[in-house]
Amino acid sequence: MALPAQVTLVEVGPRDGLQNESQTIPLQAKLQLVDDLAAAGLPVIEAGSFVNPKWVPQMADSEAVFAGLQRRPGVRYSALTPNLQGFERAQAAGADEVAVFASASEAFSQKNINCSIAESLLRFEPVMAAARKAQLPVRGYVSCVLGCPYEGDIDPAAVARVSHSLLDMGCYEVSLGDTIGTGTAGSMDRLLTTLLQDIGADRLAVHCHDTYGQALANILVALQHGIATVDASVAGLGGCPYARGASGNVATEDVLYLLNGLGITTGVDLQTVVAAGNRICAALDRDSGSRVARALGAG
Ligand SMILES: CC(C)(COP(=O)([O-])OP(=O)([O-])OC[C@H]1O[C@@H](n2cnc3c(N)ncnc32)[C@H](O)[C@@H]1OP(=O)([O-])[O-])[C@@H](O)C(=O)NCCC(=O)NCCSC(=O)C[C@@](C)(O)CC(=O)[O-]
Repeated sequence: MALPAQVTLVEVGPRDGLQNESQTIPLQAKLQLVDDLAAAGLPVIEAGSFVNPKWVPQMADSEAVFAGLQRRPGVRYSALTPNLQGFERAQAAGADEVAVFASASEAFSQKNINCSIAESLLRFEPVMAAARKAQLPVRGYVSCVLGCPYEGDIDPAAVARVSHSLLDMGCYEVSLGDTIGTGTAGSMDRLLTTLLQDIGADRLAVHCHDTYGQALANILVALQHGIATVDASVAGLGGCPYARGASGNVATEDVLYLLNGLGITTGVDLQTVVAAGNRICAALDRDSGSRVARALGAG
């Protein structure tokens, strides 16, 4: 299949990236990061998460993040909402879009959101109803699509079941999370071959963590299957609080370098994303997880 001419990059660094930091991140650094990313042309930025702050303390100031945003036209600022309480917080904070998150693995569902997969889907029903009423788009995530830290291999049929449930209840898109980055080009190909039998490529996104260095290969396979929405985290920030050892999402800079090389349009400026990544890494006193940013910095 021909590669998509255009790809939407969904920037998850301020949420997926920062939720796992051990140090407290000043509000100002978060606001600067979101603004830097918006200035780079990223069209969707997951700016926070309205979960239980006892479970994920780094996201406890998400209200303040949304209140302090310098909104740029054309950018959608989104947030994670695990339940109606989270949705109400997100709506009050002014999120443009929300995301519910389920798992293809029972064990991960219990660890991450303290309920079974079936219970999580029931919890999302009132979120979907409230979002419909408020006319807010809802994205769905499915975690552990290519492997689970507790259950190991995951059957593509299990991913298909949860993806269908999320789409049927009204999510406009499902983002397929390789939460622990164990996927390979082969397993991504098998998963997408199953899913695309009865889900359109335009309703799927990929969300690849880079623990095993396979994320770019897996994304290329997804592009070859016609998927045109890719999640990424600037400087490769992140991990997962419920998946020990998982490294961050693939770095936005690295995905952009891949897409630029393929002649795929994103509307995002690489140098500006690199600068955004370098600034947040300096604020966190850590090295960038982006190989492209490191290579450009060494030049
Ligand atoms: C899902 C819950 C909330 C259930 O948490 P629970 O403890 O089972 O919920 P509960 O309904 O029994 O409530 C217990 C307490 O939590 C409070 N509470 C309940 N909901 C909220 C809320 N929305 N906001 C604020 N507070 C909340 C509620 O008010 C109560 O407070 P208390 O009475 O004890 O003081 C909890 O398990 C939780 O917050 N988990 C965190 C999950 C999380 O953020 N995980 C990381 C993000 S997912 C991810 O990274 C994967 C992804 C998306 O990137 C894709 C991939 O890579 O795979």
